[in-house]
Amino acid sequence: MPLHFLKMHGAGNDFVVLDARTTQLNLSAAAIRHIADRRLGVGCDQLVIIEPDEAGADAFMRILNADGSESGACGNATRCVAALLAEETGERGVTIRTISGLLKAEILGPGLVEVDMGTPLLEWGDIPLVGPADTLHLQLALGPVSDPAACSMGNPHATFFVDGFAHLRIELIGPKLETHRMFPERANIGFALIESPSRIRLKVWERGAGLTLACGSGACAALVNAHRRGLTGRQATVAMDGGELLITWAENGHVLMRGPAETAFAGELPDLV
Ligand SMILES: N[C@@H](CCC[C@H](N)C(=O)O)C(=O)O
Repeated sequence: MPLHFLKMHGAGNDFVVLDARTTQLNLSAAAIRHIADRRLGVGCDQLVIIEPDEAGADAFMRILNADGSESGACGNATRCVAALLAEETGERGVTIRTISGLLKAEILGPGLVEVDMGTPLLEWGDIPLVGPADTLHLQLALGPVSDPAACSMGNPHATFFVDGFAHLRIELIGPKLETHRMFPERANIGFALIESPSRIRLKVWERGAGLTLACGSGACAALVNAHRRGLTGRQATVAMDGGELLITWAENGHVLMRGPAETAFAGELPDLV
């Protein structure tokens, strides 16, 4: 049976979205990699599967990286799925469960969504790191980058603060940092340039997907880590190659992420399962 899909993106971070609320889907890692392949398949950074949620959220969202691995968080996909679910229910508020927990989203206008990404985890064991460490200053250096800060936004992130991007060969250092022994579950690696206390330029080498045009959880991690270092206030615009997100680390500890959610096209996959 061909499988209906939507191609969506949030600030250029792109997704193949499948609806498995009425039919169960068991995609192998090889099938996920094939769908995500930009030459042989549809092409995407993540494959997102909407599943029923037994515990009362509007839906469960499964997040699968282009390499077939699973993640607990994807900020940009959460906005996309929230926009889809809100269209169905006609409600502004949407709740979505992931393997990392429950997220609340609110539709602010056409194609504009805010998600409460929950509270960042700052302890080494929660990120996780390989052993006890100061998560504000990791003893990690590679080529021109050093001294990142780490946190979990439901998935592991390390943020390096940089002076510019011209001298960075992210395609070379990204995979080495992602798979560094310090990160037993690998990590998403952000490179953040602080332009002002309320503006960050960010590039993210994503775990399981490589260099993407934007990373929502990476933008949240960059703001959290920048604020912990005293480099920004609690709110900043995070500008990435594919677009901008407004990130707020609220006084109650929750991180709010506001940004676009768009549908590019719809299509059908041949039977790959
Ligand atoms: N694109 C995402 C993050 C997707 C998952 C990540 N690559 C991981 O493995 O944790 C976002 O917008 O947050």
